[in-house]
Amino acid sequence: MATNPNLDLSLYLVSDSTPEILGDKDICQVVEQACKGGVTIVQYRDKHAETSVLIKTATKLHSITKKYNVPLLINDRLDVCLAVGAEGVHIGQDDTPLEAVRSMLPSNAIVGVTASSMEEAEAAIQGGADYLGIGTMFATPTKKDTKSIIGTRGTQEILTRCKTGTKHSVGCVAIGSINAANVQRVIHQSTAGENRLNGVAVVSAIMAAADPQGAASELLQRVKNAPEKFYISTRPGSEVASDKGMFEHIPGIIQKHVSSSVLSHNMTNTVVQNFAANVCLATGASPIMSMNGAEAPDLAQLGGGLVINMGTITPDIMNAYQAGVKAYNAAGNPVLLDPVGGGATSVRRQAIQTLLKAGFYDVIKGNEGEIGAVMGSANIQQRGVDSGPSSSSAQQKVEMVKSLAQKERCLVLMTGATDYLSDGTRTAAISNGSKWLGKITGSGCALGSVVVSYLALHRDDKFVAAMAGILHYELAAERAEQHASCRGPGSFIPAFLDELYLIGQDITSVNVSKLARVEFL
Ligand SMILES: Cc1ncc(COP(=O)(O)OP(=O)(O)O)c(N)n1
Ligand SMILES: Cc1ncsc1CCOP(=O)(O)O
Repeated sequence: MATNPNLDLSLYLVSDSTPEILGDKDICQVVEQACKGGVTIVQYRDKHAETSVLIKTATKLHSITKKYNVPLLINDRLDVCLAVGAEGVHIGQDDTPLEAVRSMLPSNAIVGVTASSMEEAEAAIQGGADYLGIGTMFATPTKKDTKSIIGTRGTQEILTRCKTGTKHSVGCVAIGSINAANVQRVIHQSTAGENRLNGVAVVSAIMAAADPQGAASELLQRVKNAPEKFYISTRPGSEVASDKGMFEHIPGIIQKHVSSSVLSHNMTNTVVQNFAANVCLATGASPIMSMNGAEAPDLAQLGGGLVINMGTITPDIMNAYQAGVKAYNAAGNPVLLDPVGGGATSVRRQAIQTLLKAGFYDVIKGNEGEIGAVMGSANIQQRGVDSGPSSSSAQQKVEMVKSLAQKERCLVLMTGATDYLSDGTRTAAISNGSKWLGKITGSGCALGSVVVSYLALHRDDKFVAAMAGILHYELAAERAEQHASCRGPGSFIPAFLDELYLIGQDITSVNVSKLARVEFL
């Protein structure tokens, strides 16, 4: 329940009449169309017009919003709000202080405050704000003087620690480069436990749209359906398999995978392409090694999954990767991010940030150094793409995967002699595999290609899907190691490819629960 019971923040239109955004359209017509499309609250924001123009335009806008029972707020300008009798104002940190605004407006006026940090959020809540405009979410050309870009992690932190969001009386919206393509993952990734954003605020996604009514209606639908699309791990309504119980399902999932030809789309490094493609084929998936972002939208429609592997990144490849994740997010198909060498150079650290901003990853997979780099640990210096000797205890690794899974609201897989898999709620240590996997290049990358095709195939529970893929891979490695012909890394590879295929053929006779060395933590 919001402080103001009539406040519906689901879709907040911040109108803007600058020609770069509005084009040659008329602001009043666009706002009317947006109201028809379902916006639930409108703000009039004009940073340049004279007071007389502001009052004239706000009066016209108010006569429109009233028809649709949608509140109109004025950005920054208390005087304009009072002159036109609008429902309230939105103020930033450098505007008239909240206390003064409250004392000058009628008691039922709606007052929103911008907050970029927990301190600002707390002060606004204490000061009696009706809602918070949290941001800036992502950099946007609409507001170049923004103080801080906080992303979904910063927003989640505010929702975790401050009394704002759907669980509290002071609601909040996120603002900054939010559009139909990213709105669902923005809401999903900002969510803190049961506490979510009440909605989102947009400027260009509606004001610059050729069809503002259609744009508003699509955005509203996506806001309302957000939890269904980007479920953290288990699809709503499906049984949550926990602990050992999940091994009952795994042979059936592997059997299904073997005969599926499910697409494993690899935007991967040049070193492992051939090996990863052979691994995919041996497990029953259909690999495509396409680095071309332009064909990602078509490939994303085919029901498979995408691996984004940073092993040999260049500026061109980074563009392709961003196109790839956007296309798969839009199609609702899984994406795995493998931030290879993420802690080795500043270019790679920056690349991780760019890729995290570009979209949602169902799985983030990497060795200890790479997972540390994604978490933003400043003290991680990888030597090349290898993790190097581990400095963390098993318990610290568990904390790392769990905390990153909670922050990014996805699965995290930290690979090593023991793999750690977490969805933020369930965490497992998997000690299967073979020492030879650590002696051949690309074994970690190829595991990513397998995990993503399992996620594409088994949609009910991502954690179980990933576990099935990992066990398929690692039990095959154990069997390969037993081959009389396997005498080292070179002879391990053909034996491993054979076993990836053969274990799939007779999986029903494999006692997975007995062979799995998995500890749930
Ligand atoms: C809903 C919403 N949230 C944040 C802002 C930003 O307001 P402010 O910090 O005052 O910056 P300007 O909009 O004045 O540039 C907003 N307008 N609306
Ligand atoms: C007013 C404002 N405050 C933070 S970002 C922003 C502009 C958002 O515009 P857009 O939705 O076009 O990115």
